[in-house]
Amino acid sequence: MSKVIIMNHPLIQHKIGIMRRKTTSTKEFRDLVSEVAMLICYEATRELPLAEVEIETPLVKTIAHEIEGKKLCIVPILRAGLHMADGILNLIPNAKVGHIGLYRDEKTLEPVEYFCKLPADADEREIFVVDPMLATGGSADAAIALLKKRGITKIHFLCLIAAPEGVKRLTSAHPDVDVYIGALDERLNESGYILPGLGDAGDRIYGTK
Ligand SMILES: O=P(O)(O)OC[C@H]1O[C@H](OP(=O)(O)OP(=O)(O)O)[C@H](O)[C@@H]1O
Ligand SMILES: O=c1cc[nH]c(=O)[nH]1
Ligand SMILES: [Mg+2]
Repeated sequence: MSKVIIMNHPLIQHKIGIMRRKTTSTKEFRDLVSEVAMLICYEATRELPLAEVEIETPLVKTIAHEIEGKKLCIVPILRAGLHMADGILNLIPNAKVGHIGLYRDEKTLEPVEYFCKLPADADEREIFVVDPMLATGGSADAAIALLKKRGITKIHFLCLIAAPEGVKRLTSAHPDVDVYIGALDERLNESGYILPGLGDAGDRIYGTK
């Protein structure tokens, strides 16, 4: 069974509240995507294994703990996931990055794949798939299915806003994947947009509408 973690944290709620406003500028929106991604990453990395290393402080030798950063990989779903990945890289600069290009067909709402480039050793890494929006769940489901086809088994999914419909689809299709959500919204509208949501995340990040 998937763990579904909804981030009930005042900082996250505050920042997502600003993102939802239609008057928020592209620059401010983009900065907030990256900030909220970092805050969610804090929770999503809680159980990462640590390695012991011997170090010297100015006073004595001691054992410190290090994240095995080389074993991690962030996988943004293009386009909108890119800026979440940038934020997370501030926290885990040694992680590798894979890219999966998917867009939602406007009529069928089904994802269409157009790009996939992963590190050669991705199947040995713990993977953090990131996308701001989990709407029908079609894109996240397809991206994770693609990773599993490549032999990847340790997968987490991080999003800023989710609809209940998407959470249901994702957790049913991939019960082995834990899901971290900034805010769980009410529902989808007839065009597959999340309500109240924040509109089209890609367009708001890149100013394309
Ligand atoms: O859960 P779903 O119903 O699949 O919808 C969510 C997807 O829609 C958005 O991407 P979009 O297709 O707009 O592509 P873009 O990032 O290039 O704008 C979003 O970033 C997700 O990838
Ligand atoms: O509300 C939504 C749904 C899908 N994709 C978005 O960017 N926003
Ligand atoms: Mg979009």
